Amino acid sequence: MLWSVPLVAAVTREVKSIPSDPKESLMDGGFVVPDANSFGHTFRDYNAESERQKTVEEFYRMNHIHQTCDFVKRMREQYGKLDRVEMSIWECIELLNEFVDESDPDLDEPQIEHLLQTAEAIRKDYPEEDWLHLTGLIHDLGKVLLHPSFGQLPQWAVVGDTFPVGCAFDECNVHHKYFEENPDHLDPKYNTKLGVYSEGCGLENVLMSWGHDDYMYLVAKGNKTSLPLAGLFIIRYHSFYPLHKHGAYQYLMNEEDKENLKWLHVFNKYDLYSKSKVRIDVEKVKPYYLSLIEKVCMSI
Ligand SMILES: O[C@H]1[C@H](O)[C@@H](O)[C@H](O)[C@@H](O)[C@H]1O
Ligand SMILES: [Fe+2]
Ligand SMILES: [Fe+2]
Repeated sequence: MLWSVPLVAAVTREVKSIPSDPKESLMDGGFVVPDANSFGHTFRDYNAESERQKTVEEFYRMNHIHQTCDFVKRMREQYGKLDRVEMSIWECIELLNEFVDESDPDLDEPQIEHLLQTAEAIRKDYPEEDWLHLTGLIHDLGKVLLHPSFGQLPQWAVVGDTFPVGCAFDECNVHHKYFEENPDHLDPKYNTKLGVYSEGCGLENVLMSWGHDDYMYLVAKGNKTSLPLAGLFIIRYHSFYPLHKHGAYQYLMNEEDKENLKWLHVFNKYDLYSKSKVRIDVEKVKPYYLSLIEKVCMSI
């Protein structure tokens, strides 16, 4: 194996607010969704010719070939042990400074910018929902898997959109054609609409392609986080664009998933559209986030 068994130990204690339904309208109209990303293209345009296009496409080629049911099971088992490194949340955030996400057509800034841009945009519109600010701050922290301390996994095993394995790959997945080379694609156990699952089984029972979402979820859960369930759901499925953007795979959801999806839709707006070249003054906002981490988290 290329990587060693990592671990992170995390997280949280009391979180005050238990979310109900997201509010429908925001006081000042809220966050304005920009028309174009930093490169002048619409967001998530995977075919637009840009300096990032080739890197991103090659990323998805590797991702789609290698993310199989067996691979995911192996990763969940290894990384679920949480038995290697112990680090504070802020240390992890700083660790991400050196990485640029190869799957992302909209951002080539270091990840720390993205985490703070997301959290700050949420905080402005939802000042009371501190659990959601924290969720914004940590949602991509699982990308520490790229770092040697956490096993230095290749990008295709850490970032990018996620999708269920163990059933047919839906066509709305980005660069879908590369699944043709995925061994599961030819396996009759796995290549039907339901595959190994049953209608309405709940996402909890579905194996998702391995990456930073599921890893961070395992970390938070393994550390008995007190983040509300909606926060955990956001962390775990924020890259599942086929579902939350395109409505694919809905037949795998149960009632609880449908409730949680409402908050994921809110979150996604900030996660995606806050990506910009406008830098956050890290030192200025750091005290707020440190106090939040102190209040709701211990260490990752
Ligand atoms: O390129 C992006 C990036 O890796 C994000 O962190 C992930 O959540 C998205 O789903 C993906 O498309
Ligand atoms: Fe992400
Ligand atoms: Fe993100």
